Amino acid sequence: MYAMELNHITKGYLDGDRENLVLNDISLKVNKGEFIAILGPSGSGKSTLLTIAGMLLSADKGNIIINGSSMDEMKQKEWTKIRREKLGFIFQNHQLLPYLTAEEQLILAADMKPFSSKEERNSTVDELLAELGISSCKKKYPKQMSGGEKQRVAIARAFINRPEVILADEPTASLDGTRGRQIAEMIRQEVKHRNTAAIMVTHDERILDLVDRVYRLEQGKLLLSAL
Ligand SMILES: Nc1ncnc2c1ncn2[C@@H]1O[C@H](COP(=O)(O)OP(=O)(O)OP(=O)(O)O)[C@@H](O)[C@H]1O
Repeated sequence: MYAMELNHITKGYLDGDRENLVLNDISLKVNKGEFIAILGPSGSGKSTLLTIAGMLLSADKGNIIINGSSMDEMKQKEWTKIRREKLGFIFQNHQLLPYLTAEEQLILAADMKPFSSKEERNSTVDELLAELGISSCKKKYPKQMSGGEKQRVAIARAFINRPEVILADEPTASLDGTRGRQIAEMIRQEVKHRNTAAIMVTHDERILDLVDRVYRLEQGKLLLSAL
């Protein structure tokens, strides 16, 4: 069973009186523990595809299956619950809450899909902070952390709710080459360690050796690219 299947996703936007078909019958299957990248020129529809996969926008046609459950049957009302329980998001700019410490950011996300006990939750918070090399940031607020540290907290936060799929929108874009690479390495490490699928939109060609498959989105079509 795939962690996520996108089947025949089609999406257009009205541009004056004509339709701009951004995604034209796109299908993609991602296994558990697989890290894939989607590249493409500006305006090719990468964000649109990720937003649809993240159940933040509906497609005109097509279906999403997450770990065997078809999203076709879900009412839009249930989407928030699915997002909280099955998906994890990493954005270009960490998007941490300024008034919460690293630990509190993780606890807030964890409580959206509760653990069986507080002890288990707290030990998972500590484990993720340690795996990502930011245990020293546990009691720090975002303004006390470096850009790379904030992005690591954002990765920990995305994984804490034990999602089926991680969706990452240009997670390395605001970092220099070395830090950007570290961030991609850490996403890969967690994807493999936790057997989670991840789809990353990126412009950063320097990190493509860290992913399992690369796709290019061009003129509405998703093409598998040689690594
Ligand atoms: N809400 C909207 N209404 C109308 N057109 C839109 C809307 N959102 C996106 N578009 C158009 O759809 C196309 C794809 O946009 P999208 O943001 O998905 O591209 P992208 O590949 O992520 O671009 P970038 O790399 O620059 O972020 C663009 O032509 C854009 O202008």
